[in-house]
Amino acid sequence: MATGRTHRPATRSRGIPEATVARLPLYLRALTALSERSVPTVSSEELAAAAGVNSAKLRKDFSYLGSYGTRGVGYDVEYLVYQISRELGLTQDWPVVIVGIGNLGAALANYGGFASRGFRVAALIDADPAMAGKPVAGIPVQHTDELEKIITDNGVSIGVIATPAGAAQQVCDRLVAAGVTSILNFAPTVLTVPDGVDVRKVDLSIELQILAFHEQRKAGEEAAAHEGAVPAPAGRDDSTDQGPDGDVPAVMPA
Ligand SMILES: NC(=O)c1ccc[n+]([C@@H]2O[C@H](COP(=O)([O-])OP(=O)(O)OC[C@H]3O[C@@H](n4cnc5c(N)ncnc54)[C@H](O)[C@@H]3O)[C@@H](O)[C@H]2O)c1
Repeated sequence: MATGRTHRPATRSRGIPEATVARLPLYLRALTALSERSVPTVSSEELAAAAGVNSAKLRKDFSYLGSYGTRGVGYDVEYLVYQISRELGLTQDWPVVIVGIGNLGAALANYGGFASRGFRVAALIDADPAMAGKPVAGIPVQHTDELEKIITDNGVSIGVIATPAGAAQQVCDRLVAAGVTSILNFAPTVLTVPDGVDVRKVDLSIELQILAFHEQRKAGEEAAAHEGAVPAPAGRDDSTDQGPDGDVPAVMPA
């Protein structure tokens, strides 16, 4: 499991627990799909199923937003999209920089889903001089020498690190010194940051390891079932069920 610090208390100042904040994007994704199909209202059960979350937990989460739905009608889809987007800070544009434009950085730069969710890729930065000026996803790569200027000029507060692990801390330090206060780290290393800086870590190999654990367990249970013991249980979605603290998506605290 990833380790490290998020530098945020378990409950934010406005009283929304971190576990609820971590589920808001799941609700938003499900609600956006409903909105695109022009569905006007949704019940807590339907929405919970679409988001992969328990419906009692969903109702509790929405109570933090002051959204209780209407008995017999459910929740207003458009209004909830607005409420959750506002809560997540998505009603404003967030310029992000991606540092390390190799296989992963280029794939991230090419991913259209950021822009449609309000995250504009303001710049692509790499240490390789041979890459400077080359366009990736239509954006010319800039050299790391320019990093501080790029952050300042674009008012960037969110940085994405997709460099090799050995370079990540140094890149992180430069981003933070230049004014970045949120970092999404793809490099397989634990970053140290000062208070007030949020780090989230994405590690797909950890997700695969968790799946491997369940595969192994299922195989063991099947073998036991063949011997007439316990029946194998149905599959589960661990990305949205992480114990008493609630559902957490594949992005983890650093
Ligand atoms: N989190 C995940 O699920 C996941 C998945 C794949 C890869 N990764 C990690 O992402 C990172 C990138 O993987 P990749 O396959 O794209 O590697 P890559 O070698 O293709 O690309 C790395 C890029 O970083 C650049 N770079 C190196 N040092 C730098 C520095 N100090 N500043 C700026 N740029 C620098 C290199 O020039 C290169 O272009 C690795 O750490 C890898 O382990 C994570």
